[in-house]
Amino acid sequence: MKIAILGFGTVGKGVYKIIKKANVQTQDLSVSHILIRKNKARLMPEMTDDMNEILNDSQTDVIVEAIGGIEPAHEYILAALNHGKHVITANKAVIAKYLKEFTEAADKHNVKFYFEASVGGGIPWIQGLEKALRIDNVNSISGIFNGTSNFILDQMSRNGESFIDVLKKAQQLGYAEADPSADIDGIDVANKLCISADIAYDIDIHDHKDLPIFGIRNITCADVKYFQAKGLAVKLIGRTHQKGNKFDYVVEPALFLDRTLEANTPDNYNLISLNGDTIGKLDFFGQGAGMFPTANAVVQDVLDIKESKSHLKRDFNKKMEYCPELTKGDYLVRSNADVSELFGDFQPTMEGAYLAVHQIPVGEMHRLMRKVLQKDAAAFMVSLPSQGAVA
Ligand SMILES: NC(=O)C1=CN([C@@H]2O[C@H](COP(=O)(O)OP(=O)(O)OC[C@H]3O[C@@H](n4cnc5c(N)ncnc54)[C@H](OP(=O)(O)O)[C@@H]3O)[C@@H](O)[C@H]2O)C=CC1
Ligand SMILES: N[C@@H](CC=O)C(=O)O
Repeated sequence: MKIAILGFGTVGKGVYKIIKKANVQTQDLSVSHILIRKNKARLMPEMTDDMNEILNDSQTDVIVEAIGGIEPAHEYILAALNHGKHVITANKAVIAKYLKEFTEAADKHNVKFYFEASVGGGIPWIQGLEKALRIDNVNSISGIFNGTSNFILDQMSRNGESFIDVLKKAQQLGYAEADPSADIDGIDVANKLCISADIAYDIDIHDHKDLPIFGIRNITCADVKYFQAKGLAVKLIGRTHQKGNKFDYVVEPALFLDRTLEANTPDNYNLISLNGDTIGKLDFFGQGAGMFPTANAVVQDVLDIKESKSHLKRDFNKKMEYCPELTKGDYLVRSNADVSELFGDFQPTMEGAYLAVHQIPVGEMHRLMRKVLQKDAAAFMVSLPSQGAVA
């Protein structure tokens, strides 16, 4: 089976190295082309800067898109599917936006569009979710979906290192996105949660710009230390629940008791959980970012295609209502501005340097927090444990 790799960065190189290493399962795989940018030197015989050369090569069966971002990734994926090539990508930004379009194009041309590496890096999460859905209605998904932010929070709490220093390390280790603001502002988690919810509920959320998303940009070492002293660890999480025909969806920093799996998820690891009717709670744990874990998931998809293993069929046509008030929670807010009046309806009390807000609908909390940020751009919020009970 011949594979073309688009983009030769962290993931593209990882895929190339795993294929070159060749074990019993992968020995029939070879790399036919590597697409590089026009201005780059062709350092290897497989390298080309001509996408048409790849599209028109009848020997190339599979295209692995590893350039990232929206365009030209979207254009290249569609062109590949339309040329009858199977496509595999780890690019959650482009999948979150165009999953339905890619799935329809793949169906039309009788080829596969697989994307295991896009959520949870090396964790077989998409496969696990799809397997659960063969029997169950999955009514909630939650967890730690971003390796970079988990690495930052873990190093800050374990070594007291500064946010900026740890972010630089995450970039050097190949965990962070080309623009790391996607990691720290929650956009990367939102993309992964969107893909997961699309599959779980068979819907098409392709625009999350108005959804409640709050990242970890404003967290300080003092915040982390204060939470630690109370036996709590802070994590950036994504959550979605389904109730009847409604679903909610949130990305935010959350506190977990020291003994929980979430609190003990280290380094670049992710922990993603689902709740199904008969299976109950299922947890998926592993490295969520990095060259080899991610490339491993990509090559697993290649092998699924080689072995004609089908994945769950979804058409993403179900209509469900997004309901920001579906869940309520308790939060801590840190701000230099006096913002207690904003939260007057939710029994605000002071806890140390933080304003505690009680039983507030999640959508309302994020709406009010946007107002807090207008008064104090460095303000921070975090949800308290046992958040997310469906109202
Ligand atoms: N790194 C990780 O741990 C994970 C990454 N992913 C996803 O995988 C994708 C790739 O990520 P990653 O490998 O880390 O990113 P990198 O930035 O390391 O690699 C991307 C590569 O693609 C090249 N590139 C960009 N645009 C073009 C283009 N138009 N034509 C040819 N080459 C191009 C870049 O070149 P240049 O350097 O010149 O810009 C770079 O070499 C992203 O979508 C990311 O979200 C998913 C899971 C984990
Ligand atoms: N930047 C992402 C890479 C994997 O998806 C992360 O840190 O999780």
